Amino acid sequence: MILTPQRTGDPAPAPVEVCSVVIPTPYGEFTTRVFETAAGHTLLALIRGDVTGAEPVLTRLHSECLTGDALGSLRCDCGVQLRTAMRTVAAAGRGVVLYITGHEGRGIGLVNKLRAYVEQDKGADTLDANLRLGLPADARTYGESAAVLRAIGVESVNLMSNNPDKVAGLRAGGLAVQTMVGLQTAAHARNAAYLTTKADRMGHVAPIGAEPITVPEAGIDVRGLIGEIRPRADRPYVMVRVTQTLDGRIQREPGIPTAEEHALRAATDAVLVGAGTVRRTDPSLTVELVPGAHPLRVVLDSELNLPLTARVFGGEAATTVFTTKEADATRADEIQAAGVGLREVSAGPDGADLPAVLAELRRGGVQSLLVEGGTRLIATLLAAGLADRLIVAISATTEAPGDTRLPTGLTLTNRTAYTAGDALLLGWDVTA
Ligand SMILES: Nc1nc2c(ncn2[C@@H]2O[C@H](COP(=O)(O)OP(=O)(O)OP(=O)(O)O)[C@@H](O)[C@H]2O)c(=O)[nH]1
Ligand SMILES: [Zn+2]
Repeated sequence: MILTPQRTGDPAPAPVEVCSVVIPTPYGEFTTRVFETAAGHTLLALIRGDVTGAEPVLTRLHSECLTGDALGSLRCDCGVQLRTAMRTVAAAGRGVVLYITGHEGRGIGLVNKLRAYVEQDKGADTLDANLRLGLPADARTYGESAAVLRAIGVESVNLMSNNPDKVAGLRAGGLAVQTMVGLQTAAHARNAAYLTTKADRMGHVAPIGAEPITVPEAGIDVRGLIGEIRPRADRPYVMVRVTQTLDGRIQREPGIPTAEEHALRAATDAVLVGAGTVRRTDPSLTVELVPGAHPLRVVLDSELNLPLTARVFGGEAATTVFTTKEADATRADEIQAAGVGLREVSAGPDGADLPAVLAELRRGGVQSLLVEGGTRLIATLLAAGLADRLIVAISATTEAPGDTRLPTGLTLTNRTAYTAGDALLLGWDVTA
């Protein structure tokens, strides 16, 4: 069943402006005009620049989602969408993020949404969960939003959304919608099914007739690469990722900083590296190149001698270090004082005991784990039967220590990638 609801504007009286206040954010100041609606909802128009006039205004209609926006829940992509929209408007220098309370849970409210999550955990998708509770799949209307946008002088918008229903709603409310600009996020293993249901059953990011709507290109989708997440009772689903040179040798570096690399991180609960990799490449292990949530960063450092200035200890993402009894107690205190989590496990043949680390992560709720390096750690996990999936990135280089089989110094451009059956085929233009 495909649901493509068409809504009309609300017949309710126009929203009333109650105040205007500046909200400083990590994306700079937004002049925030606050409106109350007849239904008792508060709408916040976070404005950047002069949004009046005929020129279309970059606009986000953001439905309140306490779990996603404030708590960073990975069941949906709302938090990432909100921050991406604010950053995009800030970068453009002109636009509006309209934050809509009353839309929580697609209009069914917070408690009902949380009850719907319980139904989803029993197997229902996001749409059927609402129906099982006797509630509409989507109870939102957009007439109030159109009225607020008109009240702040907006006449025409370029709408950041994947939901054509919002386009129809604004138009019904008397606003011109020039284009729908995609606001797709990198899927997380936890919200992949939710995003698929929205696209397949709720008509999101679908062309709507002959309307002048720009259908965004699909974002990077690494779901095929990561396979089916099947955490075990005693450890997460473990993915190991290696980078291979053109002539088939394993590269020591964890890889090339590509959007796919970041999308893989964004898809998983946690990313694991050994101390050697941190020392050699000082990775931040965060998600920057795609819109997505940072994973929990996990570092194996049995001797606790990484500098606190390592990038993996900085930024807003959380980090846990696994160490052993050998570690220096003062050093342990320093690490914890820096806000980094510290767990002590028994020593294995080569540093922290890996099954113990994996079991501790699983107890902490980690369902999926991506191991980015080093290669010895990855080889050990593979040899011990502790890895569930091998992801191979082939880099456009032949530079690696050891015997050279292909000539070095080739310039490889215009990569084409095909997947065929189980094989990944890569093609490059070669310049000598
Ligand atoms: N009932 C219910 N509501 C949900 C669920 N997941 C997210 N929501 C709510 O859905 C709203 C966001 O809607 P989405 O469908 O994610 O996106 P959209 O706003 O329609 O479309 P975009 O503009 O593309 O983001 C927020 O109010 C969330 O609280 C769910 O599983 N069940
Ligand atoms: Zn949400």
